[in-house]
Amino acid sequence: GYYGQFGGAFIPEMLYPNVEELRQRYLDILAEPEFQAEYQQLLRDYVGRPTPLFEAKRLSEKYNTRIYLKREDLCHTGAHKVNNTVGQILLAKRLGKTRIIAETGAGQHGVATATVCALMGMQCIVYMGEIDMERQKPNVYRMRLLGAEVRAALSGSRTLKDATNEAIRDWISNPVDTHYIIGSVVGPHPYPDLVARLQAVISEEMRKQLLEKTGSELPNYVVACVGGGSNAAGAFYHFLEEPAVQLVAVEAAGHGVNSGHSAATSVLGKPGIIHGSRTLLMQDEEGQITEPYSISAGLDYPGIGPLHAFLADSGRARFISIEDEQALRAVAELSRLEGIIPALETAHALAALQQLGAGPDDVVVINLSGRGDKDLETYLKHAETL
Ligand SMILES: CC/C=C(/N=C/c1c(COP(=O)(O)O)cnc(C)c1O)C(=O)O
Repeated sequence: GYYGQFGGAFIPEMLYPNVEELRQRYLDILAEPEFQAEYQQLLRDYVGRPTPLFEAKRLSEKYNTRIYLKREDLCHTGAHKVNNTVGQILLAKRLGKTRIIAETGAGQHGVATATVCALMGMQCIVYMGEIDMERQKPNVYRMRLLGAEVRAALSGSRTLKDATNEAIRDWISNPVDTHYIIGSVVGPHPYPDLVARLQAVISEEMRKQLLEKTGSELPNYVVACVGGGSNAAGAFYHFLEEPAVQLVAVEAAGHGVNSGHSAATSVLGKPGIIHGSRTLLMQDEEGQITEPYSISAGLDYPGIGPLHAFLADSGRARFISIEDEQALRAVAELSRLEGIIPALETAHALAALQQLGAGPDDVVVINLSGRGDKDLETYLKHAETL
């Protein structure tokens, strides 16, 4: 479970039985024909896959290159998170679990978890930082409407990191009947690999769609925002071994990487352990996690998945960081040029177009990870920028 020096499972002894059971069984279960049949059927008929690869003509004109948007915002629940939760709920059923817990920041993973729990008739408890419950309120209402219990994480900075801590604490206390559906490519092995595999359908579809539309399966650039890194892992997965494809990971610079209010982990992070994984994380000289900041809850995380730590360390991916204001301007730009209102997290990937350097013959695919409904209050507050 390693990506170079990163990854592994550095977990407290009390968590070992749960994680070890998962490690021993996940690959076999994912390979079962019955699992794949049910998983593919739900992706098709419930999630609504394949998602479109949409040629954004006016955006392409503005940046004088060829831009395609992979429409994960059109998945059921409004973001890519459901690709992962559908797979993990089927896995949990096969492990005989009856109770599901999850962490959430933007609330999209929480909604995607509550959604599949309703579908499968399983108990659902979602941990969410008190700060995030305020700035992603629509998703709190959605989770409760879907029958989930939303528990406020009041510790630490009361955002995604703290919700993750509370979920881990719950799992340690409820090891036998509970499966923890982690929402990104973070946490102890096998989670980063499991979630990447469940999101890989994104780049599997991209290759086929690109062949139809451009005559080649390979784009010049694939661009995705990175919080923990799951939508990027899915968008990059089937291009990792294709050196001609430039992988561009976009992080949240918040108020600027040197402002003291940032979540650009690949720039500010150092190797360490967070949530059971050895990766890059923002920490002080004693190794205590320093508080991140981003206007977007889903990118407001002091760590990064070990896959992305490896991609940064090895130079396989190019890392760009985008400030709050740049992301907000990108929301307005996509809305007015293509009639699509993106999520704040997704807007960071769109803002990278300004500095990508793509030429008129290049093909750029941007992973449109989610829609902006959950962020409308924030967009209203920043109406002057928009
Ligand atoms: C699992 C915690 C992250 C959440 N969301 C992260 C997120 C992200 C960043 O998460 P990753 O893809 O895992 O890097 C990108 N786009 C949208 C629309 C998101 O909602 C959440 O709780 O919904």
